Amino acid sequence: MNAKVSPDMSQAVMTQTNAEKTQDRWYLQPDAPLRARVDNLKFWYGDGTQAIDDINLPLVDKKVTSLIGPSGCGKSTLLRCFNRMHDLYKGVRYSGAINLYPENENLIELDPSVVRMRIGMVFQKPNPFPKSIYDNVAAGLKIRGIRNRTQLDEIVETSLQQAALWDEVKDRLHQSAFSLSGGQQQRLCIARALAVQPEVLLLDEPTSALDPIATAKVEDLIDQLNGKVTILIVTHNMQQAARVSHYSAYMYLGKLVEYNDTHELFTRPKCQRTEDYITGRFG
Ligand SMILES: Nc1ncnc2c1ncn2[C@@H]1O[C@H](COP(=O)(O)OP(=O)(O)OP(=O)(O)O)[C@@H](O)[C@H]1O
Repeated sequence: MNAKVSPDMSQAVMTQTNAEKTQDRWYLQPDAPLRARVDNLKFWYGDGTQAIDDINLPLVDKKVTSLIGPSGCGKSTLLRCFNRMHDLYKGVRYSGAINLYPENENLIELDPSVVRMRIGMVFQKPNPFPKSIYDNVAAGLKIRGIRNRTQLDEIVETSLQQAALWDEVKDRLHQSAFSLSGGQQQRLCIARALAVQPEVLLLDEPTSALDPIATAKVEDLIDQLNGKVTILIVTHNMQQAARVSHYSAYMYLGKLVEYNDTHELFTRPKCQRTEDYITGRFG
């Protein structure tokens, strides 16, 4: 496995002083600025199913954190707590906090529609709007009241460049987004999310519907966002987690078992259950 180690990852190397072992769980306390921190989060669906059980998780500012674990362990549920997606359904309950820094605001206590303006999300399947490429990227900006054409043009171009799509679409910005390939549509959805400068960008298995070439392009793009955007990604693909993320969290049955920098987690897991999962003995 070819884990990428960024230069400043050395800050996060685990020591007895910045790591905490609780029963059979192990958390790194990163020695780096945080953008968000999940504190003792619990979550119940409307039918009473508890899908998240007392999770603590830091999100280091402008770094990529991946959530891994077997099917049904709660990865997508945790991700969707960040943008209060669950609140679209009746009867859901949260306890604990997802604190956003530097404002130190608890996302669980804010108006969900405000949270969704601040936290961006990209889904498994590309879901462009039935609009032009340009209008897809500009949509969120217009909702936020930006009407100045020059400003819109600049942000659309920058966002498409950040999403590594500009060169492929600059001559056809006013064509339908559906004229793009699946992989291009997914990068367009990432550009759309980036245009409004999300405080955290959530990626829910963003390459699961893509072929290997399109997947590689999206992974390159995530890599290029390193140092620019705070990203939380759910992936079933451990090689992908190792390639794109700086920090990884292994979940099992709604709990967070181990959080560490990705290289450490994949090469020297601290918990037996993590080791069993990453070596394929389980899951
Ligand atoms: N709408 C829902 N209502 C009730 N329970 C749900 C709902 N959605 C998910 N669950 C349950 O919550 C738990 C966590 O599901 P979740 O989809 O978050 O897991 P996951 O790790 O993302 O799984 P996968 O890798 O298969 O996508 C599971 O037990 C699942 O059955």
